[in-house]
Amino acid sequence: MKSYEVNFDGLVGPTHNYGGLSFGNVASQSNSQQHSNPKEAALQGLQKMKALMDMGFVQGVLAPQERPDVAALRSLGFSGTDAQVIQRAAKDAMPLLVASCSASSMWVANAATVSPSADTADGRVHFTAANLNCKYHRSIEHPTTSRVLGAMFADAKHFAHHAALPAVSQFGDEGAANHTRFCREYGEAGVEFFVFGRSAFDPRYPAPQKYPARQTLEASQAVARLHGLKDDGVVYAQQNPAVIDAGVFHNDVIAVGNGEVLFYHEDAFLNTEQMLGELQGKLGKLGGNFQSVCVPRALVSVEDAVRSYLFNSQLLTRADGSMLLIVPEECRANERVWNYLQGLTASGGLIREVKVFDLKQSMQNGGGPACLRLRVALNETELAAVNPGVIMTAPLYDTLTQWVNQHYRDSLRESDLADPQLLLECRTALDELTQILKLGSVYPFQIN
Ligand SMILES: N=C(N)NCCC[C@H](NC(=O)CCC(=O)O)C(=O)O
Repeated sequence: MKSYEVNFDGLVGPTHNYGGLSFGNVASQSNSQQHSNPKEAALQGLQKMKALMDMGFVQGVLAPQERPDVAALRSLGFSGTDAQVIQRAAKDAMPLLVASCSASSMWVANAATVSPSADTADGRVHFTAANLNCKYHRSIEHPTTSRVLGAMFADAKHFAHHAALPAVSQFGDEGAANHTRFCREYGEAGVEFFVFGRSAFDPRYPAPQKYPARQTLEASQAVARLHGLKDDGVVYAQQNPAVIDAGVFHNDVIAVGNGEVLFYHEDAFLNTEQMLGELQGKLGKLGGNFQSVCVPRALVSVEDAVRSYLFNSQLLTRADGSMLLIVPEECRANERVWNYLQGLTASGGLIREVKVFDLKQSMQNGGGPACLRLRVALNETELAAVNPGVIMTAPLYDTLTQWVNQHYRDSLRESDLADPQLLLECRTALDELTQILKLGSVYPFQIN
């Protein structure tokens, strides 16, 4: 049976702003308080989705969340009408209002971890929503994420959904940003590669000193258990704590994998040789031929990797089996990275082509091409069971572009977040969106 890797991209929400909310994420910290352009951000994301669809890839779309999250503010003690809740938060606790307004759900690589049916004990596709426990503004995403994923992948015969792990840092889980899967064909059993930043319960593992390690080993192990993965089909590896301290807050900022290939930076992992051997051995047992492409620090430093987001690229398999790398403009702007990429595609290896996208609005908050997508490997039957409303088509692209142009502002500053009108605009837009994407009622304002 035919199988596909479907990329579901996060649609940027109407409150996209630069809140400086993510300690350890260099771009978020350095662009704090800049004015944002939500309309441009959403259109840049849609253009990437359309381009991938036009190249022949199956592309999906994942809806944004209701922001400001008035219910979250209420749970922190702000009361009154919705407008009063927002105004009281603005007056007494602006950072909490900013956090409750973040459009961070756009980075859907952090929405969930997904295991395809070929890997799981019950033969269903498994999803575990990520608790995103490390940052308050992200920790409030998972209840709506679960409802949206449930509306997209509703058929219990094919899809199994798990609630987020316990909401404590010991089970800090950032979803697919720290998870890659290696396989021969998307529909065949593969090796799931979980990368963690620290262990919560075993002090023998080192940890970063400056910035938080968001993903724990114990969270990754829990997800693998929930999904019913076999030991033979799982490899765990630790991120190099030094690169976390250099701004690599998720593994997808320093490595990306697809098919049988891992593309990674020399400094990305601890115990790299042992890890590569294990990947080779386990994929080999499944009949696969694991290959790795290491980018040496002498050619691209960790700092250049963090600045350009070279590894936050999408590595995609084309119809002829060769691979294509989708990178952000920032890679072209960095001479060393761009030279490296020219050499890579000219070398006659598997990665033959590089395509560049302007995702500046998202990049300024630390979100590149790979952050914006959640990969779901599906066979033909499973793809047919996905809610068709969320699969990108030319008419859907046109409708969503019009929808963005109609509802989104082209400038947003921190002071605008206190405007209760923004909440109404967001709800009006999202109510229409759930009809466009045929999601039913998924937002707090629709179900309470
Ligand atoms: N690498 C992946 N997969 N995802 C990128 C997530 C970026 C996100 N930025 C933010 O949440 C910044 C929000 C702000 O500062 O306004 C984060 O740090 O969690």
